Amino acid sequence: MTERALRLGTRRSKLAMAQSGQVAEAVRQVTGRPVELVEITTYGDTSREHLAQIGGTGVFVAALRDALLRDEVDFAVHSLKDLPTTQPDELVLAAVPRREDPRDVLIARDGLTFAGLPDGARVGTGSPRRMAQLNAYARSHGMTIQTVPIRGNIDTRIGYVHKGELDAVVLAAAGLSRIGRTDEVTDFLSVDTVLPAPGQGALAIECAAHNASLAAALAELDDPFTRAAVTAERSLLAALEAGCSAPVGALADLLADGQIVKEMRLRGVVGTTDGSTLVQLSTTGPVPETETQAMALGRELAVEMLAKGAAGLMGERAL
Ligand SMILES: NCc1[nH]cc(CCC(=O)O)c1CC(=O)O
Repeated sequence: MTERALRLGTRRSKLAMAQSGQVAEAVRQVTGRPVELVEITTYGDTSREHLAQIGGTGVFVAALRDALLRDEVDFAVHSLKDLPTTQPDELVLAAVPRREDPRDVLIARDGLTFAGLPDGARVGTGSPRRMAQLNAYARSHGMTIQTVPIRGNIDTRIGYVHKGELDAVVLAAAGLSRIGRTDEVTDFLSVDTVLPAPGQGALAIECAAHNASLAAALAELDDPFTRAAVTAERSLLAALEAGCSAPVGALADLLADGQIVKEMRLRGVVGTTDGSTLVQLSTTGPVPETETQAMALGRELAVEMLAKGAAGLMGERAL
């Protein structure tokens, strides 16, 4: 008996096609069913307005979710860091596969590292989180850099450096790796310098909540540690009442003693985009075994960060 192909809704960008293609292959293997890619054009792909003005990267997610809700596709793959922290009741995060390198990287002219950038270097990034942390590092190391807001897909961003319009751009390692362009990287930024976005480097596989058999099949691709980590990171973001374009970084990892995993550590940062103030804190707790426990870790850190004035650093919001 041949079952009908599973329809995977995807954006048409090179990154989306790469990550959907990789997940499609994994889904074929665990379900034994064919998977076909269904291209969805989103408002964010066609609009020339700045992403921040049209509501951040959530616009990319919204169109894929609409296609799921209308049953035009069976499942979708998102970059987890682009997902809003609120989950619609009709949809489930069926799987969060094992996360790739969560770090941000620098792509600079002449093979330059971040610490090696000359004074006045023009560094492209539209991310308030990256701006805040890069500017904070520069200030504390006696450097002066100029952050320049940019947008566009990964190739466009790298192009600013190749064409000599910018000295460097900052991107996520995971995206470059998925489209096979890691060779462009001139500096992998330590997470001690730039804490990544909550969920960075992880994918989210989403399907309709009523499709329980598909959700169960997709769940085979879930990595419990990645899920616990990104759940804690996103719970921190939600408890700070911040969105995906807020100057908030978060990263959860496991602390091990030799081979034995002891605890989960969650680090968080929030700052002003000029880097003059950063609130940076970390907490540790038992490795979460449930979603509730992972969320509690994130909320706990948020409470501490708010007590240190985090809310006042997040701009845009009414206080
Ligand atoms: N904001 C855009 C975006 N959303 C997801 C990725 C790729 C990295 C990931 O999946 O975390 C990127 C590009 C980037 O930040 O360089």
